[in-house]
Amino acid sequence: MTPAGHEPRPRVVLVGPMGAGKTTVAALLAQRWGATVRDTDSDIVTAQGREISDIFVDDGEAAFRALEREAVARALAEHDGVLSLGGGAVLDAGTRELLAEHTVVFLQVGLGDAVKRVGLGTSRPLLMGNVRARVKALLDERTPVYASVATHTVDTDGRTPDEVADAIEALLQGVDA
Ligand SMILES: Nc1ncnc2c1ncn2[C@@H]1O[C@H](COP(=O)(O)OP(=O)(O)OP(=O)(O)O)[C@@H](O)[C@H]1O
Ligand SMILES: O=C(O)C1=C[C@@H](O)[C@@H](O)[C@H](O)C1
Ligand SMILES: [Mg+2]
Repeated sequence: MTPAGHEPRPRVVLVGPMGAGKTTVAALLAQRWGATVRDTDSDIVTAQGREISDIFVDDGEAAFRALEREAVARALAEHDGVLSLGGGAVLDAGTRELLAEHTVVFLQVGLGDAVKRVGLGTSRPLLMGNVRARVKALLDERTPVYASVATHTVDTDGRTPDEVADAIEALLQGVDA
């Protein structure tokens, strides 16, 4: 519940690369806390009535990023539960500014675990081609960006989603989120 007189704000926002487990861990935390969960990728898919891979193919990445910018701003303004962002949401400078007011946990994942988790599916358009090389390039480019918006960082390598959720709870103890 949002306290009377306060704007809604997510208790925690999860950022990090594809395969870090943002969507999975957000759902677990929300369940533990009796809170609602929201995911900006899902918001976009629902609003558009098509998959992210189709938006990339039909309209291009720039169009997806514009939808994502709006989806993140709306979720940050409306949602008072747990919020997970798409892996590339932090590339937008305006989004990074909005995140500065929030509790943001960066879920870190190394190359090996990320590749294992994302597999070879076609639902992540930026990983088409050589998955391992694409994941490595994205991790190299974006790790500093995730770190720059994070108030907390959790390493997910070799941890189950439940263990990651435990680590987040331990980190946030005492944080008025
Ligand atoms: N800690 C973990 N250990 C093992 N597998 C995991 C872990 N976290 C998530 N997974 C699995 O990895 C896959 C990707 O997880 P998830 O979709 O939550 O990642 P994400 O960070 O939301 O990625 P995206 O940026 O593409 O939305 C899923 O199949 C999920 O079950
Ligand atoms: O890291 C990225 O750029 C992406 C991550 C996914 O969550 C989706 O938002 C989309 O596949 C792009
Ligand atoms: Mg996700």
